[in-house]
Amino acid sequence: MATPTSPSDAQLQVEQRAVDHAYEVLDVTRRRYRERQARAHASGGSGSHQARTERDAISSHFGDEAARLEQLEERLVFGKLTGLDGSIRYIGRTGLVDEDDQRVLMDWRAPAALPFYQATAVEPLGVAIRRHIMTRLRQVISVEDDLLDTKNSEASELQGEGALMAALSSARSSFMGDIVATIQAEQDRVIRSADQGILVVQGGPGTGKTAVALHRAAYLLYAEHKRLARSGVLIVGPSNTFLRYIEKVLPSLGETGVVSLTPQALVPGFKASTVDPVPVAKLKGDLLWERIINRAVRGLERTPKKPVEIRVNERILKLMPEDFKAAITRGRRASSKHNEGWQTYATYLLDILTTQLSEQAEADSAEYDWARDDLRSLPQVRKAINWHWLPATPQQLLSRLFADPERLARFAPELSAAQRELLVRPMNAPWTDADVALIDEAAEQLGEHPQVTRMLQAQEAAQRDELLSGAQRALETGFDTSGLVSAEALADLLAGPAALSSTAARAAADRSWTYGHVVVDEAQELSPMQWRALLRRCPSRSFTVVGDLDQQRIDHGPATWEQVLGPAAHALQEQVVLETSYRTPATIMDAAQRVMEALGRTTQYPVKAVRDIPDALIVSEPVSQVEELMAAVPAAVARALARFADLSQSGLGRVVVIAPEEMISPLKDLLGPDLDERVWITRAAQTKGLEFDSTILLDPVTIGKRSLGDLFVALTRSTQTLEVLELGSVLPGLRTS
Ligand SMILES: Nc1ncnc2c1ncn2[C@@H]1O[C@H](COP(=O)(O)OP(=O)(O)OP(=O)(O)O)[C@@H](O)[C@H]1O
Repeated sequence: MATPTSPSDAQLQVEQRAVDHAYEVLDVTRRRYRERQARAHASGGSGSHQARTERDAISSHFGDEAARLEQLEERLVFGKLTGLDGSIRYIGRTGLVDEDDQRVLMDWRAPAALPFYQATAVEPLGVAIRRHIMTRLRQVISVEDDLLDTKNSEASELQGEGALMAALSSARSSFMGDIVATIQAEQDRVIRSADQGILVVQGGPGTGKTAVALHRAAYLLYAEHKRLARSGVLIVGPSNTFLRYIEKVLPSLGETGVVSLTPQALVPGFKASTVDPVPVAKLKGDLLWERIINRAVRGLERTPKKPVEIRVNERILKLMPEDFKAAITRGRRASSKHNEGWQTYATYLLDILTTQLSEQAEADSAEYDWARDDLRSLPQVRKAINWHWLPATPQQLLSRLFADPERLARFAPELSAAQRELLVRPMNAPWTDADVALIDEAAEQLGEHPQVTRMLQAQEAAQRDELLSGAQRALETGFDTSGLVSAEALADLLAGPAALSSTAARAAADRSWTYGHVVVDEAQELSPMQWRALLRRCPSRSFTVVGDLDQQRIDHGPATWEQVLGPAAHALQEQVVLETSYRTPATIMDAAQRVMEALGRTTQYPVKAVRDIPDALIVSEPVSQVEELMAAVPAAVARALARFADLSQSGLGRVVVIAPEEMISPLKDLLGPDLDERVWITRAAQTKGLEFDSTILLDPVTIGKRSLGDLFVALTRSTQTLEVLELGSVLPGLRTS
């Protein structure tokens, strides 16, 4: 493809001047935005409300732009294209123009920067020389050229090979870095691909899926700024550790309007505190729950078998079963969401009671409204009406369902008795990760109404105090069928999400927010019910879904992406496979794939590592006792840390000790509280999506017996070395002979 050359010192000086100029313009532009922000802010505190709102909007726009540019410091300029016509373009993290309106830097996402990533000697796209410029702080330290106007069969397949290799072999910190300077052509095509429907990016470990997904989010925020600035982008990742690991990538690319969540945090304000056993979690992920929850919700709307009598002073008022039936029909017609239909239902019955009372009292029409108000305030009236259209929160609905085998049998007839038994739990049992998608479904089907919300909050407070009579009272409160939202409810609404400032903050606090684009990482782990919850958050179906079927936690899980996507499969537009591993040295990558094959799960999507470190894999004879295994760990940790001895000041270099669950605590005790902060001791599943310079893997046979996917993850986390410490038996396929 391209021919790398070694430019001279004179060329370094040329680039230093260009880089200096770009930083000067950056400094001036930042300053200018801050000055404009201050001026806008100071421009009169009076005027109409609208004028003040406009002034605030302008001031915050300048502030946001300044903040964006202030994040861009490292490697501002990283590329240069010399055209076949002699033209010159510098490529960097942002676009910059100087005071004379001359373009100084081209944003890497602009169409004109595309050849930097995609030009080849066969298809030079008008480019004669592509130059990678390496900088430290504001200093140019080296440059590397690909000559594209020559045909050379010896040339490298990689672009900016030197810069790429330097990036891949550098010691890791606890944060993922951006790859904007060394994106490869196959990755760039994914990053810039059209934003239509669901794009699935499948790739083995370390093929850059996370990096590509994040750069695609940054690209879309640039290319579709207008749309996405309003609606925002959601990133869904497997764990909070993972979200922390990736949190600096988008800001380093100048983008901040993004919400990142685990699937367990999708419902604002709802927190799961434990996990279900795998069979229960699997069961709760089934799409059947849409119907089960629907039956449970409709079960809250009950037509009585007999007339309901209500004593009001000396009089008896009567609601007939057919009155309830008609009220329920009207409520359902008013809204498909239970809590939202309540008001129509309640108003209908209240009207019937008011008519009866007026007739019995022979009241005239002027007194009708008084009678209605009186009735509305009576606890016995409220109770009779609410009891047959019971408002509920998602939590109440589900905890009652799981605590009552008879209810479960009624609403979930498609589940076997054994399956239902798995689900039954006490009323106050802690919520689990797998409950989150069910809560979301229930919230969707129940809907919200301000009056109902107030009533339910009172009820919950009473239940918290364990006041049974209080709960009864709560059922009788908050009954306002006037159709007006009270001043109190309005204040609550305004103090809520609407009062939050940025798009991202508003989106994160609002369960019904719809995003312009959703990125899902480690997507192979999501259940159909979780997909359903995600689809609701992006009606335009604009998704980037990245994952690896071979890394699935559950053995015998879905075999295709259509199966993984479940209810989202209809929106699948394109599948791309990435085949080059940028993380793991070939010696380790090949061993990991051999192990999977030997254990009967040949990887569906084999990968080739882009580089190798010959002594990357360290394997000794297995030991027979756990004590012996543990005793070997401190030396292995010391060996791994020794590789970064000269980096100890910088905090760089990461070591992970991965072990079966039951060994984690003893290992932490053994290695002590003063363990180097660059060493992490954890389970395989926790390392999903992460990477380390060195991995020390204990008892892989046990890990593999519990989950082959987890074992594959554990084997492929390292950028430098993997030391395997076996207990009892050898891991099949690990050794070459
Ligand atoms: N073009 C590139 N230039 C520099 N580094 C790259 C490039 N592509 C990928 N990398 C690096 O390779 C490593 C692996 O990337 P990433 O974590 O995105 O892979 P992944 O496919 O998501 O892996 P896994 O499935 O194991 O989680 C990261 O350190 C990433 O920065």
